[in-house]
Amino acid sequence: MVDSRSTDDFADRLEALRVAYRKRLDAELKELGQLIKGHATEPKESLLRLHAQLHKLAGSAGTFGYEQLGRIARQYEQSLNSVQANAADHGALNVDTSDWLVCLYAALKDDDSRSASQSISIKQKKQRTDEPHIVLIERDSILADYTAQQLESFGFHVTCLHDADDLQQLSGEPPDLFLVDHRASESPEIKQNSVAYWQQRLRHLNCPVFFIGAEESFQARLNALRSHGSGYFVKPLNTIELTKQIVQLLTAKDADPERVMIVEDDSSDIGTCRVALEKAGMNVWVLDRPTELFTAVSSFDPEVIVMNLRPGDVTGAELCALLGQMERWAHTPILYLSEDTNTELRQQTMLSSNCTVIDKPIVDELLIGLCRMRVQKLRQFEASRNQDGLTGLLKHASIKDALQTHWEHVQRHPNTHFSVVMLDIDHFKRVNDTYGHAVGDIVIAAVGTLLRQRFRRVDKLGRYGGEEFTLVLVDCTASDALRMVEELREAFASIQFTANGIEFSCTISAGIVDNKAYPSDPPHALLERADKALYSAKHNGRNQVKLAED
Ligand SMILES: Nc1nc2c(ncn2[C@@H]2O[C@H](COP(=O)(O)OP(=O)(O)OP(=O)(O)O)[C@@H](O)[C@H]2O)c(=O)[nH]1
Repeated sequence: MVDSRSTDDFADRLEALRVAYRKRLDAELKELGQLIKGHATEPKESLLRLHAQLHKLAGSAGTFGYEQLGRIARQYEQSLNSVQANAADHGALNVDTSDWLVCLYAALKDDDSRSASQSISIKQKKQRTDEPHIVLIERDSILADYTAQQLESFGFHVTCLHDADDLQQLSGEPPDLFLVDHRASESPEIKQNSVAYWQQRLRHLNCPVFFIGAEESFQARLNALRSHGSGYFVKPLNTIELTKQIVQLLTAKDADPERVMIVEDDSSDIGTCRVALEKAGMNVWVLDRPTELFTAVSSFDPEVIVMNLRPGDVTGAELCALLGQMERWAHTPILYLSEDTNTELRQQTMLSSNCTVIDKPIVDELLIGLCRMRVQKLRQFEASRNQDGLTGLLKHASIKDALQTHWEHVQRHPNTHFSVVMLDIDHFKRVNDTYGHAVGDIVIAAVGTLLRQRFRRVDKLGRYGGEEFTLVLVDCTASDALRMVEELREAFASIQFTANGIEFSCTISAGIVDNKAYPSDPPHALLERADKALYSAKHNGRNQVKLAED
C-alpha cells in the first residue's frame, strides 16, 4: 500500500513520473514490435498479449500528454476486439498489423514534439487532517501516482493500492470513495465475470465506487453499473470533471435529512409512516389540519408531502392544486397512500405530474425509497436552477439571495458572526488571450471545485460573475476567514495547469469583511466593502488577501 503523501516535493515527483513514463514507453513499444512480429507467424499465441499491451498503452498514454499514441493504441485494440469476435464465429484470425509499429512510433514522435494535454498537477501542498479519503486501485503504478497527485491538488487524501487483492490491507474507517480500474486484478475470476468479481469484493465495504477504464463502451459502463459503481470514467481521466463528480457525490452523501410533511387524518396507518420515515433518518413534520397547509409549508419547507387520497374534507387533488398555484411549492412532490377504489378520485390525483399513488398496505421500504428519490430529484432540480453550470456554485442572483437570507437570520440572532469574501482570479484576461477561452473555463471550474472541496456545507459559495466569486462564511470571524482564504490562495497558486504543452499557474486576490465590524451595514454594503478590500489587494500587487478597512 502506498500513501501518496509520503514524498513532499510534488514538483520533482511529477517530473520524475513523466521521465519514468517516457522511458517505459520505449520499452513498451519495443515489446509491441516483438508481439506484432510474432503475430505474423503465430497469431494465436501473440494475440492476447498484443491486446493486453495495447490496452495498457491506450489507458495511460493520454494521461501523460501522448494523446495521438493513446488514440492509435485504442484503435488497434478495437481492431483486435473485432478479430477476436470474428475468430469466435469463424475461426479466422486475420488482421494486417504490418504498419502498426511505424504508425505508433510516428504518433510518439509527434506527441514528443508537442505534449498537448490539458492536465493539472501540483507543485506543493499543505496537509490538512479533514481531507476526504480516496482509495485508488490501479495496477499501473506510474499512472496511479500521477492520478493521486492530481486529486491531491483538490484537497483529497489518496491511498494507492496495486491490486484489488490488497483491499485486505485496509483497516479502520472505510474511505469516502473507491476509485477502481475495473481490470485492477490478476485474479482469473475477473476475466471470467468481472461484475461478479467486483460485487463480491466491494459488497461489504460500505463506500461509493467510481470505476475507471480504458474502454469507452456501453458494456464497460453497464458492467460498472452492475458492479454497483456510481460512475464510470474513461482514461485518460479528465481530472476537473472527475473531481467535480467526486465533490458532488460526497456532498450528496453528507446532505441534510429529507424534510417530509405528513398530512394526517383519522386513519391510523398514516401515523405509522412517521415512525418508518423517522427511523430512516428523515425529518418529519405532521400537519393535523389541512386548513393550516400554507402556514405549515412556509415554516417547514417540505421536500415531499405524504397524505391519503382524501385527508379530511378536501381531496388530495385539491390540496395539490392549491400548492400548484404558488410558485414556491408548485414542484413539491406528493405521495398519496390509497385504498380508495374510487377510480375518478385516483385518476384526478394521478393526472398531476408530481404525484404518485401508493396502494395500501404500505411497504415501508417502498415509502422510504420513494421519499428519498423524490427529494433527490427535487434537490437536483433546484440545484440546476440555482447553480452555475461551469463551477457548481450558486449563480449571481442566488448567492445574493443567500447573503440576504443569512443576514436576516443574523439580525434575529445578534451574537452570530459571518464573513463575506469577494475573490477574483488575477490577470485572467491573459489566460484567455494566451491559451484560449476553453482553457480559461477549466481554470474557472478549478476554482469552483477547490472552493466546494475546501469550505463547509453551511457556507454559501457563489460565482458572482466571470472570474469573480463571492463567499458567505457562516459563523466565521474575519480572522478565521482570513486564515481559510489564505490557505485557499496558496492551494490555488500551487495548481499547475498545462495547455498545449505549456505549463502555467494562476493566482487569486480576495477581500474580506466581517458583519460584526459593520453591524449596521445591510448586505449590499458588506459586499461593497469586501469588493473594496479586493480592489486594494489587486492594487497592492495581487495574489493576496485583504481585510476591509474604514
Ligand atoms: N474563459 C472565460 N472567460 C471569462 C468568462 N467570464 C468572463 N471572462 C473573461 O474574464 C476576463 C476578465 O478580465 P478583467 O476583468 O480585465 O480582469 P483580469 O484580466 O482578471 O485582471 P485583474 O482582475 O485586474 O487581475 C475577461 O477577458 C472576460 O472575457 C468565462 O465564463 N469564461
